[in-house]
Amino acid sequence: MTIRVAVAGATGKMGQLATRLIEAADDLELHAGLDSRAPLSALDGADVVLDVTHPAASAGIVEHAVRGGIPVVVGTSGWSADRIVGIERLVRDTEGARAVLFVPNFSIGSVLGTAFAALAARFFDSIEVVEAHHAGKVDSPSGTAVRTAELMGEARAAAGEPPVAAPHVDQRARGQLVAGIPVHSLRMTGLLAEQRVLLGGDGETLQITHSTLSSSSYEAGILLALRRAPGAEGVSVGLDALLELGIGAR
Ligand SMILES: NC(=O)C1=CN([C@@H]2O[C@H](COP(=O)(O)OP(=O)(O)OC[C@H]3O[C@@H](n4cnc5c(N)ncnc54)[C@H](OP(=O)(O)O)[C@@H]3O)[C@@H](O)[C@H]2O)C=CC1
Ligand SMILES: O=C(O)C1=N[C@H](C(=O)O)C[C@H](O)C1
Repeated sequence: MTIRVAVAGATGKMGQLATRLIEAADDLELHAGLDSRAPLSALDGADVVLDVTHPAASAGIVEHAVRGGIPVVVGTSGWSADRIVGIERLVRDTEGARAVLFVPNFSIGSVLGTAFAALAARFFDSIEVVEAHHAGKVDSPSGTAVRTAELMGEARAAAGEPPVAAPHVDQRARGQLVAGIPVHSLRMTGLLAEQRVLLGGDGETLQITHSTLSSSSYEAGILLALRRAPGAEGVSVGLDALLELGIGAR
């Protein structure tokens, strides 16, 4: 059976990549490609919506898809755990609502880096996240960094460990605290995306680094999410839920 995909953000970098993948796949078909001027009604009739737009637009697209009973894969960044709770409530309260898959990062290496960081978090009292992206990225911290910090915070709490010790007087030079973990964002010409998680313990440090060298790293994850979303249920966060890593599933 062919899956008809509506791509919100089709004129952007991610949207163009997804459109190429959809057009090349035998089991996927482009139902509609939306830019910033297209009406949301153009999503209607699709089997799945892919949202790769802008943090300010994403909520409206997700809510439209949920109310219209269309599964949605959300690649747009800017979705913290507390905002996702609102979508969980909407899905619960909407008859006919279908799955919402939030995917902070479609790259398998990044998903693994985040999982390794969550695994390590309870063993180190000192943790910092440094993420660096291309100069055109509008949001910070990155969605991946937010998700990584949230999972590390959750892992520490589940293990009965106290929040990370990040003493400071003036936080501005110490990064933004996410789940108590300082996150530092760099925006630079010449880069695509990189995330480094630095963990410090007694007489040792551990660094978990993921580098995105090409947007081709997103391809397998985009295809996996689009193929799984129509059969999925409820709200999930992260490709880790689909890869069955046994960590971070909601
Ligand atoms: N999950 C992941 O693995 C990845 C996620 N991302 C995230 O995906 C999102 C898109 O990234 P990228 O493709 O690089 O961005 P681009 O700026 O290249 O493209 C943005 C797209 O969104 C559309 N858009 C912008 N504003 C609105 C609006 N208000 N309403 C509807 N559509 C809008 C643009 O349309 P128009 O042409 O009309 O302006 C364009 O099609 C970002 O949030 C980014 O962080 C990026 C890479 C990987
Ligand atoms: O804007 C980007 O480029 C990216 N955004 C996502 C994020 O905010 O984490 C994923 C990836 O890092 C690229």
